[in-house]
Formats: sequence, C-alpha cells, structure tokens
Amino acid sequence: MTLRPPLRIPGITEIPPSAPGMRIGLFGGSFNPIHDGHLLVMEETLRRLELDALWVLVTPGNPLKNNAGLPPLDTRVQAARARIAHPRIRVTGFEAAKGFTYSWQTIDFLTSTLPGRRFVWIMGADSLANFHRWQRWRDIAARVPIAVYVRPGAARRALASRAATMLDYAQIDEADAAILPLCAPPAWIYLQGRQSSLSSSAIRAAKDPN
Ligand SMILES: Nc1ncnc2c1ncn2[C@@H]1O[C@H](COP(=O)(O)OP(=O)(O)OP(=O)(O)O)[C@@H](O)[C@H]1O
Ligand SMILES: O=C(O)c1ccc[n+]([C@@H]2O[C@H](COP(=O)([O-])O)[C@@H](O)[C@H]2O)c1
Repeated sequence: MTLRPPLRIPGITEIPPSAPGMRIGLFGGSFNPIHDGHLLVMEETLRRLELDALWVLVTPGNPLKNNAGLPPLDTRVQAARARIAHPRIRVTGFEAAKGFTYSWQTIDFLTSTLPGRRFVWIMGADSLANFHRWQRWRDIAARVPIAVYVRPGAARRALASRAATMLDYAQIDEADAAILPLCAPPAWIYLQGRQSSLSSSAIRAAKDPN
C-alpha cells in the first residue's frame, strides 16, 4: 500500500461522526477552488440518493494530477466550509491524516472501520471517463455503489469509457436513485439533471491568465 507521510491538522483532518444505517455520500476532490458546480452535485445527490450525510473529502493531492501549486489542505478545507451552509454536509481532509494517496485506500478503510454505514462514492462524469486509470478501480466498484453526475462536455466520453463499458451490467436505472445506497456493489447510476459548466481550472486561469 502506498502511503504519504501522515498530516494531522486539528479541526481539519478528523473523520465526521456517523452511525450504522446512515446513508453517506463520499465526494472526493481537489477543490482548487470549490465552485458552484461542486455545490450542484452535492445538492442533487443529497436529495436524489436520499443521503443522511455527504462528506466532502478534500484530497491531499489527486495521484493523476500534477499537484505543484496546489494550495495547502487546510486552506482548501476552510474555503469549502465557508461556501457550504448545509447541515448534512461535512468537509474533511482526513485522507491526509491516514497518509492515503488512492481512493481505494479511503474506501477500504471507511467500509472496514465503520460497518453498517451505506457509503456511496460520488463523482462527476469526467471522472468516470478516467476511472479505469484509478488504482484498483475494480476494487472500488466492488466495494461501494457509485453515483456519477452529468457534466457538460463529458457525457459521451463517460458513457463510452472503459469502466462504464465493463460495469454496464451493474448500472441501475436513474429512477431508482433512492435505492442506490442500499444496493450491493457493484452498482452505479448516471444522474442527469441541472448542469454547471464551471471548473476549478477555468477559475484559476481567469484569476491568473499567465
Ligand atoms: N461542473 C461540474 N459538474 C459536475 N461535476 C463536477 C463539476 N465540477 C467538478 N465536478 C466533479 O467534482 C469532483 C471534484 O472535482 P475537482 O475538485 O477536480 O474540480 P474540477 O472543476 O474538475 O477541477 P479542475 O478543473 O482543476 O480539474 C470530481 O468528481 C469532478 O468530476
Ligand atoms: O485513486 C486513484 O487512483 C485516483 C485517481 C484520480 C482521482 N482520484 C480521486 O478522485 C477525486 C477527484 O479528484 P479531482 O482532482 O478530479 O478533484 C479525489 O478524491 C481524488 O483523490 C483517485
């Protein structure tokens, strides 16, 4: 297992409270910076998957991205908290405290140490398009249901992707979104709905055109 040096920051890297039976969405991201597209995905998945909680997992660094220039974890966590005013959403950087690099590590840890929770991994359609490049992506799909939210410009690539094709048999109907957290994995859903064309990279480029 690849580990980073653990980074514990009080108030930033704790795991949110939970109880058996809770339906908990896990929404990982760099959030550099957080924007309304992220908030849209959170609102829609909370409502349509009938989640009790949504944990925003601010990553210490996406292993497939060049993370030079990525602001510190606590800066991104605090900025996300400042933008989110929802009683069921918690923002945490706990992956850093565990030294995790890959999402399978996070999912393996949460599902084994917090039994009985109904975890669902949430991602935008652009992430599904690259999901087959994630380390142990098949293990992730075998461990938790996955909700994919539509993103402008990514739909075709996402639905034709290697992961979507290989998991075709496990896709459930959009109308059944509310039962996704109860489904035995592999199970995934593609959610259409309100869309946002915002991206963190466009926001960064607008701020610093050089
Ligand atoms: N506008 C959007 N619509 C749907 N999903 C989104 C949108 N923006 C981000 N996401 C999803 O949110 C998660 C976190 O994304 P991330 O923090 O990398 O933002 P980003 O805007 O994609 O950043 P960047 O442009 O730097 O790649 C990912 O699963 C991504 O697919
Ligand atoms: O585990 C992997 O191999 C992996 C590869 C790419 C992205 N991820 C995770 O996907 C989430 C979205 O990342 P990002 O940078 O697109 O916001 C975040 O939680 C990353 O850690 C995970």
